[in-house]
Amino acid sequence: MTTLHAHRPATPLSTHDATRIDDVRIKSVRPLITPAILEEWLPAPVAAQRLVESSRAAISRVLHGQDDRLIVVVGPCSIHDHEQAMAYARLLQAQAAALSQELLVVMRVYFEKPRTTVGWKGYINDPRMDGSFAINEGLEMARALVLDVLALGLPVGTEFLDLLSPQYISDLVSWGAIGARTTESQSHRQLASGLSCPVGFKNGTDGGVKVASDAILAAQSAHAFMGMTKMGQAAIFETRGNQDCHVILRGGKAPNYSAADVQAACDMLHKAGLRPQVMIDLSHANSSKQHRRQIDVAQDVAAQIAAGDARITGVMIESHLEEGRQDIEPGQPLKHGVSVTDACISFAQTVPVLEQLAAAVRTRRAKNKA
Ligand SMILES: O=C[C@H](O)[C@H](O)COP(=O)(O)O
Ligand SMILES: C=C(OP(=O)(O)O)C(=O)O
Repeated sequence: MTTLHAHRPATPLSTHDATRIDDVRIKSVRPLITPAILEEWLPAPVAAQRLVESSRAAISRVLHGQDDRLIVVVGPCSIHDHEQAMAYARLLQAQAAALSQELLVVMRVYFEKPRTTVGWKGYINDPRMDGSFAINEGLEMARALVLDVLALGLPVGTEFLDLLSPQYISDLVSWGAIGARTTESQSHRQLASGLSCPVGFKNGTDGGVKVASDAILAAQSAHAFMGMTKMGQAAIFETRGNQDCHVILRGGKAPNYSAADVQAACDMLHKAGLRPQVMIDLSHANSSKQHRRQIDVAQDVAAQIAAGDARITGVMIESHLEEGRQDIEPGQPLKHGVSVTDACISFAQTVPVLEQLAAAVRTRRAKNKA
């Protein structure tokens, strides 16, 4: 009998492959904490668990036409500072409570940034914003922030970009997005099929909605794929499929928030046998990346809602404490409350947008009841 031992080389293999054919372009391999360790350090209190469960269920009810509120995913383009994110969350919580009859507010708490080419990839990947890639620190800071936001009573939404990072925070997330650059990725569709929360798929960066409609079809099916358990072991995950997925219109070569665009997207979804419904991203290519244009887009979308369009089930807004954006310059201090990725509207500019959307929901409700 040939034993495994018989194949063992006389000199055990080190992490550096003497054959020089493996890891040729790997500079270093550093240890990563396991999701289980992080959850032991930062467990979800019962109140947080209840909030996550109830807000996921509420979002699902909106998507299935059992709640006529509007889902509003609103917050910074990216998180880069705990205290500033909490200052924003406290302001948002007050608005969310005041408008809760009309709006189901979810704070946009984005830790992972997909880049067109290169750039800062977010709070998890490089929390110190200096190229030190302190990912263990980033994971801990991300989980700690979500727990603090949940403690205010505000549910959290995030983009799932890395395929392992969900194991560290997804138990605390009420709504997830798959971005325009990854909606067509099989791995991300499989991930969405196993996520516990509702998931929005952005249309492609060129504006194509078909990739997002295909993504919903893929994500609602069961899949088997390779992943990592909470204990950090390789495993085969078999999913049940996610019935709470939807499209997010974010524009492409041209904006796609108009009534005609909503009609076209809903026709496509209907033909594919999917619920004809959309979330509209007021930002990105819908605002031509000019943050103040989000206010005009909101006005147009509010008019569509007020006209009775129940297929608009959600909107996304990029908003921070202060308006605009800033570059990360090594050694230079950052301005307080200003986005370090895409430009955002300020919180003061966001409040009337939320009020306008809430008024539109009231009008839609009255119209559709009559
Ligand atoms: O939302 C943020 C950005 O639009 C996205 O991450 C792409 O950014 P980039 O084109 O600046 O790389
Ligand atoms: C990256 C984002 O959007 P998109 O995928 O639409 O570019 C985002 O919402 O942060």
